Amino acid sequence: METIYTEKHKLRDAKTELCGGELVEPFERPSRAEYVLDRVRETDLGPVSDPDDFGMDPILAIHDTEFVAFLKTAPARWKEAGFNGEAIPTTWVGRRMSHIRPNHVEGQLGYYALAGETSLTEGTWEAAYASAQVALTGAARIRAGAGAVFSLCRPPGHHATADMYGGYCFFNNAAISAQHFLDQGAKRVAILDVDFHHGNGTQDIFYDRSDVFFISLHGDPLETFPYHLGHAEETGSGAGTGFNLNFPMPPDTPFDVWQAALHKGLARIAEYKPDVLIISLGVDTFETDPISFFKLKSDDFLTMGADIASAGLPTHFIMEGGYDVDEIGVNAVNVLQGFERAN
Ligand SMILES: NCCCCCC(=O)NO
Ligand SMILES: [Zn+2]
Repeated sequence: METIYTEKHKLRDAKTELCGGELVEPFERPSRAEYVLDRVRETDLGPVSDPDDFGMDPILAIHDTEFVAFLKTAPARWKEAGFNGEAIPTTWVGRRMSHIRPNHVEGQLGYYALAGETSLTEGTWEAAYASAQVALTGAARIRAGAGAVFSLCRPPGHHATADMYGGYCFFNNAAISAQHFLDQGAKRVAILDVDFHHGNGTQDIFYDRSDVFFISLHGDPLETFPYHLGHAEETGSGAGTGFNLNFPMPPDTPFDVWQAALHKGLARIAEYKPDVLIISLGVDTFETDPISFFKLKSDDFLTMGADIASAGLPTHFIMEGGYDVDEIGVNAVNVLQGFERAN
């Protein structure tokens, strides 16, 4: 399987994350992608290629122009405003408050952020742009006939909506890939999100549409991030009713319970008959992930890959989360190897 990767992910190198009332070293750090790349090479998974550049249009097909411009200018504006630390929001649009966008960068941070752990820094926008190009290049490989491809995206994307960032996400790589497939002639795209956290951004982007079927297996939002979306009763709206499927699961969920949900999701995907399957591949379902609470073991990721292969679809793997950095490489590549061996 070919991997698409760029060194430009290193431009996202925040020094602080707000966690537990402290500024800590970010869990979403450059070494994550390097460990996965090392494992890709160790296992001879396949060639590693630089991304092509598809420009801004595919990003703007998903994200609002003003939001994209905000992400680009916010770090410099934050410094100009006299703040010393990294740009982190401190205010939000609370209940029954105005949705008029403030002028001041501090107000705009809360207007566009869905969470406060993710700082904005110089280089973030460029890294997010490059990550989207990694996803688009993977989509192009599938369109050109590849049965599967791995877009080693960093920063991740599945929490980003058309106009909000957070959860370490800025541009929604999976949504950008899905829209690109549709713009290039696909009729139906399924996105299966196996990251521990609910892909609230991906859900929100396609919620009222039937040409993208979004399925997510994740920690119950009653108990974990993103908290405010991802419940089982969220099944889509309007034309999208029935094309959104959430499987929230409790703390300490073991693989056999998780896998039963996966099989239900794959059965619905089979009924939907998509032209392509996109996998939002987070491996923070791992038993020792520092910010999650499922109990998957490394070998379970081999089985996960084999189960995904059973769908028999062109498959675009897009890297999302996973923070047990020592094991992220084995776990992510186990999914890809399990997929390959089953094909
Ligand atoms: N307390 C912030 C948790 C952010 C989760 C990011 C992630 O892994 N999403 O998939
Ligand atoms: Zn996650």
